[in-house]
Amino acid sequence: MNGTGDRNSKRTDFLEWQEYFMAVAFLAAKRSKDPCTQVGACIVNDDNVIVGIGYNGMPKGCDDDAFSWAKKSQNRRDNKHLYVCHAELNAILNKNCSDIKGCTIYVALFPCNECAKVIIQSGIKEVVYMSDKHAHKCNTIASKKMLNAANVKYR
Ligand SMILES: O=c1ccn([C@H]2C[C@H](O)[C@@H](COP(=O)(O)O)O2)c(=O)[nH]1
Ligand SMILES: [Zn+2]
Repeated sequence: MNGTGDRNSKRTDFLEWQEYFMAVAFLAAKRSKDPCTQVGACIVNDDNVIVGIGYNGMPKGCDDDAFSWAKKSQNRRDNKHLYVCHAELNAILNKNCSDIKGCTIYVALFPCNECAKVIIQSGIKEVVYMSDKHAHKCNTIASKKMLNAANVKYR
């Protein structure tokens, strides 16, 4: 609706682009099987076209019923962090165009250092994030150090 009930004029309560892309990232996160942290990512080009979507999950062929989702298992080889592909990596690998240089990535959670490397190498120029709850951790500090050096903006 347009907020006034007037059906002859444009709706005014539509989603703005940024809200829309972040909502797509959050929708993608709902596909994640991770019991603790679900992350989604949405890559957008200069024409406001979505060119890649991803969420955190086990690599292809790695049965997500067979691989452990534990964070602190007795057996350290069962730690999910050894196996899970991060949302940003999947979104970049899932791109539906040849080149994502200059694109923006919308993410639910500030990208870790490993994702920052892939973001930088892919040519993405901006990161829009919702949560920075791990800001104090070394991997987030390293991530920001690399993004700053590579002139990738984040907000
Ligand atoms: O940049 C990131 C960082 C983390 N993830 C994923 C990887 C894991 O599935 C979870 C983190 O698990 P915790 O239970 O919070 O340790 O989030 C990601 O996709 N992108
Ligand atoms: Zn990551």
